[in-house]
Amino acid sequence: MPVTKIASTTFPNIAIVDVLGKGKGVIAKEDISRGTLIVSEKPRITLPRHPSQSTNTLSNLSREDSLFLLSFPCGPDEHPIFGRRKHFTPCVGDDAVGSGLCPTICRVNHTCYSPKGRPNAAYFWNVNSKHEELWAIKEIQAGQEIEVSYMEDIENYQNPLVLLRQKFGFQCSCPGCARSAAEQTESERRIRAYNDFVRDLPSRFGPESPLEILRDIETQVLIICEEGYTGEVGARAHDAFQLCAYYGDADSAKKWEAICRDCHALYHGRSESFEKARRLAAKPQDFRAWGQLGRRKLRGPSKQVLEYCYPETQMMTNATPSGIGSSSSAVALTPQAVVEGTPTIVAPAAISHAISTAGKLSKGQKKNAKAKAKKEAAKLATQRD
Ligand SMILES: C[S@@+](CC[C@H](N)C(=O)[O-])C[C@H]1O[C@@H](n2cnc3c(N)ncnc32)[C@H](O)[C@@H]1O
Repeated sequence: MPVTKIASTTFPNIAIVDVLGKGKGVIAKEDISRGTLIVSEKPRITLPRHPSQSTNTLSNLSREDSLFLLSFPCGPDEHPIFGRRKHFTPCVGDDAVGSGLCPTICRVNHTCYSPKGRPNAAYFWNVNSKHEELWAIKEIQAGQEIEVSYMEDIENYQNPLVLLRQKFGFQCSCPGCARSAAEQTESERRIRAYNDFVRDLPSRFGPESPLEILRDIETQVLIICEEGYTGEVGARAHDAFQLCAYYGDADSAKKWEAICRDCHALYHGRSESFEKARRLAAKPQDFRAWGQLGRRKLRGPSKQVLEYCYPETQMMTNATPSGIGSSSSAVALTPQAVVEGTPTIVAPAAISHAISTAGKLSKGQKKNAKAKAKKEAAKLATQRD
């Protein structure tokens, strides 16, 4: 990634730089662990949700705000002000604010979800603090560009090149878009099948064998992770939790919901959804339809799914999740052992490593490793508070 000029930002571990072919972009100045909150900032300009009101806001910007807006790219055929509306990030889940233009986060460039080019960060609008947040969803190495997907919604999987040109006015050249037409068609087929699976899933609860449904959930989780949509894991783990809860299997339900909880932690820290999942993982009997389909022993996530969700860190060990592509495809979550009983959020690389190697240790060593990891995680949680 050829970089030229460096501009200032108030966040010490990143820099805004000129990136060849993309305008400005954001790079890591130091290694950043998965689950790190990289940036939390108030938008400098916010737009109301309603289009006519947002047009009004844009027409009445102060001189400073206009200059700030004009520092973002715009095509020659686009309106110099309204054409730059695309750079505002949507404040998802907020009825009061529609979208915001942030000094640092809005400099982050796009890469598509794909088996080859995956975002290493994700946006999150924190409704409580009214701050836009940028979370590291993968290990990021010093010097690496920080990239998100502008098309988070998995429904937008078709023709990313056309969509990005229409919505954001650029020709995406990420490794995913550079794949052959045959590879892209195969990915589309798999993602379409996944979307169909998700759509039909609720109607299968009850009429079909729950163990078969769990097997299908696992198959689909692995496929969709291979396609780069690692953010889907939490939602599917929650589906599996619900199924186990319908059958009153507390043990399995807990294990599935722990994955869901850890996904929330990875993508947006200790948010409301994280708390909800944490409570359900601790006490699945609180699920609204607990035991409604009878009592049946099902099962928690398979070893393969767990290895995918809790990999050894890429930077420390370069581990490859068993049989499913390269290590860069791994979803990194907080190891279960670390979070059990604590309201903690993310474990740093060292903790993941300590836990993942615990299987090779004696009983006493395992106990010590867990205690140490728990202590470090609690310390982290306090720091974040
Ligand atoms: C939210 S802004 C990101 C910051 C922007 N690069 C800048 O110079 O301020 C989005 C714009 O960045 C550029 N961009 C983002 N991702 C890109 C990519 N993968 N390839 C080329 N241009 C990209 C496009 O001009 C896009 O409309």
